[in-house]
Amino acid sequence: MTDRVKARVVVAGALYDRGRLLAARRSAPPEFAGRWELPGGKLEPGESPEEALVRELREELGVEAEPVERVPGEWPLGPGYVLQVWTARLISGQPRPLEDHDELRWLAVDELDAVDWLPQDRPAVEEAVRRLPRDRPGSARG
Ligand SMILES: Nc1nc2c([nH]c(=O)n2[C@H]2C[C@H](O)[C@@H](COP(=O)(O)OP(=O)(O)OP(=O)(O)O)O2)c(=O)[nH]1
Repeated sequence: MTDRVKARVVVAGALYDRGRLLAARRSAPPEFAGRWELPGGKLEPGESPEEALVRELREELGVEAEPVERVPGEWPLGPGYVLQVWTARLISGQPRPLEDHDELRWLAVDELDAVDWLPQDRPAVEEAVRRLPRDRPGSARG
């Protein structure tokens, strides 16, 4: 195995709050616009995936979040890229679609099919949801 052929990583967050998962609708590029994904983005040089995730969630959503657990697996995207997912806990702020997205939705586990996910995200979302804490809505504050 050689690093020269290693795919570059796109890191995405399964951000949860009170048993719900945050889904984000892409506004660009045209081939992805209108489809839903887990917020995140590409690693910058020298960044760990966790650092990239914290930065992307801050830039895209205006929130502070903490990576909790790597979701096992890796999902191929376009040529040369793979998607890795971390569950992430919201620490502060209310997510807003500041960059790359035009709508956000908090989905309960039984609402996951309500949005049109990017196809490559579906298996990642399924795997991530198994790892979310099963708080009941209203069982935690803040
Ligand atoms: N963020 C994110 N990107 C995904 C997901 N699924 C998926 O196929 N992608 C694709 C879309 C993009 O081609 C690529 C991520 O690029 P991005 O545009 O979000 O990354 P970025 O914020 O670092 O932006 P840039 O440097 O390209 O401007 O991965 C996903 O769940 N989250």
